[in-house]
Amino acid sequence: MLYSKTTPEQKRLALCDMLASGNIQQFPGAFSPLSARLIEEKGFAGVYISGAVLANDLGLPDIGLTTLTEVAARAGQIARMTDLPCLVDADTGFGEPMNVARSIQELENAGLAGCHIEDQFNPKRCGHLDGKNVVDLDTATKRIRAAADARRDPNFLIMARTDIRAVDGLQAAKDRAKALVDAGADAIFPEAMKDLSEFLAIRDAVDVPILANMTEFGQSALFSVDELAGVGVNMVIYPVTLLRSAMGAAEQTLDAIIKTGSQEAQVENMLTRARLYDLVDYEAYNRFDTGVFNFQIPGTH
Ligand SMILES: C[C@](O)(C(=O)O)[C@H](CC(=O)O)C(=O)O
Ligand SMILES: [Mg+2]
Repeated sequence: MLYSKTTPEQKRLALCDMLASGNIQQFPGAFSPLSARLIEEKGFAGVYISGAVLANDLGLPDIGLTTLTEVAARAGQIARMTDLPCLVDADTGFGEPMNVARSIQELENAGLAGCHIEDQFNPKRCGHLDGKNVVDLDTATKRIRAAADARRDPNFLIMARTDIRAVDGLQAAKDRAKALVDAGADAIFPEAMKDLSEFLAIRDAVDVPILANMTEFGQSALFSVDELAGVGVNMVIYPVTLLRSAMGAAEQTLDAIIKTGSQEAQVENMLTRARLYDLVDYEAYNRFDTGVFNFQIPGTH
């Protein structure tokens, strides 16, 4: 009932433990607090909160238009509804190193378990599109150092994302990943890897956990969790997958209503009323109410 009783500190510790376990962890992207509940119910290890989803859900492209306030608020709404650790996409950290420092503290306050900060120029782009660019090494490492120094909970995960592969090649990605770890990154997100051997190359370059981004319609093929585990990936995200699925289903339903004049044929694909009530824990609220109001005064009935 209401919000998760697992504290942010406990969630951060859980994230550290799962990354240290050596087993690959799957983090689907939640597009809402309710979808985070579904992710948790299915038994996933954690929840990813995508910058692309956050922006797209507001009807905006993912080009750095969303603000720290918007991201922290939405990510906080999602994080408080699940016992799972949530990793949020903090884009370029929302400004200069000092802004990055503040971003980290705001994300800690919002109950996140960790975030990733990328080395793209502003305005940023989706990491799987052409035309993106990266900042120089000095700027990239300053962002990460500022982030690592700003956190108050040492278990808040600072993940450094590098987009340099698509700009300067794999060797540059390896070099940058090492430098970002030296600057204080707890984990590395090598963006837009072309194949499994590239993940392996990053794996060999650093000895912190690495993340694979299995976004659809991007630069990487959609490798299975076992394939990724086989090259030493520690965490895999499916950032936009649920939003794409939900919007795909919504489009089909709208088309069906237009075509047939009713949603009837689509009902079998919908979450039932009972399942929806399950996810919001309706029963627990009922019990709570009964406990408060259903009493008898002695001597009466
Ligand atoms: C992971 C990502 O940063 C995101 O915001 O979810 C995006 C995903 C996407 O646009 O498909 C990315 O830049 O890869
Ligand atoms: Mg993003």
